[in-house]
Amino acid sequence: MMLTAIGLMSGTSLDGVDVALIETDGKKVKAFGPSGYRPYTDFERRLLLQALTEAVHLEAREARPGILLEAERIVTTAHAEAIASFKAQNRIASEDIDIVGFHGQTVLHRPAEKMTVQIGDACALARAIRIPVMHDFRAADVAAGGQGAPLVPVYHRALAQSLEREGPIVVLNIGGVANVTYIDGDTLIACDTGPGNALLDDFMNRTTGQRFDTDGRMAAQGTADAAWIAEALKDPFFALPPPKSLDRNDFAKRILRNASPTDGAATLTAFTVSAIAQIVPLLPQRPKSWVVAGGGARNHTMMRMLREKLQPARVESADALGWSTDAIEAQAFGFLAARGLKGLPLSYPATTGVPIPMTGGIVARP
Ligand SMILES: Nc1ncnc2c1ncn2[C@@H]1O[C@H](COP(=O)(O)OP(=O)(O)OP(=O)(O)O)[C@@H](O)[C@H]1O
Ligand SMILES: CC(=O)N[C@H]1[C@@H]2OC[C@@H](O2)[C@@H](O)[C@@H]1O[C@H](C)C(=O)O
Repeated sequence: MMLTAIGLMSGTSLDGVDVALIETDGKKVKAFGPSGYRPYTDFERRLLLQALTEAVHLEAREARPGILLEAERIVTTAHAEAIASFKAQNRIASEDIDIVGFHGQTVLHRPAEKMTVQIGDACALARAIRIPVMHDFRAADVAAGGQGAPLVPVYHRALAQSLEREGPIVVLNIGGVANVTYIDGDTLIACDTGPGNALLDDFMNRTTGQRFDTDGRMAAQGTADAAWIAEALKDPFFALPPPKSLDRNDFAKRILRNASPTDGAATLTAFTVSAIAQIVPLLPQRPKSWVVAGGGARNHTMMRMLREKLQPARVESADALGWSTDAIEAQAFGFLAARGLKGLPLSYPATTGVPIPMTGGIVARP
């Protein structure tokens, strides 16, 4: 049975809430619907960043001490607003939607300690929007011993089914953290690769007050510090085979000091790209085609560096293939909600390290 699902994603970049509608049976995508975006205000973003810092001390995943309670309220309200304006703009009624896939905001991710925490009150959201809301997508996987991330690979696989590109294909998502899905026939392998835009965003914010390096213009004018990158790549994470996952702030301690904005941006952009390239020798075969999604696909310098580093493979942005660079993760959580409703696996041993294929998600009803 086909379902009409709305997916909601608030990613590690903390930039805002992505919304997307998708029609799917959880296996194939019948149609993409419209997409939308509700940015966080500067106040909300600062509060969420603070919540991430405080979440480091969390001992129970349900606990919301200190600022985490306020952060959760902000996340829930922002998502309710995102849905309300999305419905109004696209003339969609609550009754038209079978399920909403609500990822929430990750504030802590430590799968080795069986801890992954996404804040956002699904029951309050379901009541506000009058639609059933699936949430807590990562919990079952982590409880069973998996990484709990990345979860988008099953969606990447569905999209790649109709893609006419030479395999193996890798779908690369560059959000706050970067992650890859390797697809070759029936083989599906996935993992996080290292930093995406988060280190670069934090650096830009600190040195220029800008939220990110728009189109990669700053990095284009600078020179990357090869010695700093070589040192950073010694982190044992990069030699680990997939599956593996990261917390947004796992690399935050790698602070670039005394670098000009241009050289610093060039260095951190090149670090993200080099970290992505480290995955190639850990895959069964060299990928022939790369599809790049997430905000990083809008960074021209990052895309240029990726093409140089991954040649002779073909490197294209998701937009160029008719997929959506910006909405792909929100679509994925709509798709995952449909899979969760049908009891289909969200993750596999080779995507998150879970011992057996694992479904997930919990439904909150209005
Ligand atoms: N025009 C642009 N030029 C350069 N970078 C951009 C541009 N637009 C967005 N970005 C980068 O993309 C980031 C947002 O990416 P995205 O929306 O994929 O993140 P996310 O949803 O938080 O991701 P994830 O959950 O995968 O970590 C911004 O913080 C910024 O670094
Ligand atoms: C714990 C968590 O929220 N992880 C995110 C994060 O952002 C990118 C990368 O790290 C990925 O592993 C994951 O998000 C995507 C949507 C996923 O689960 O596939």
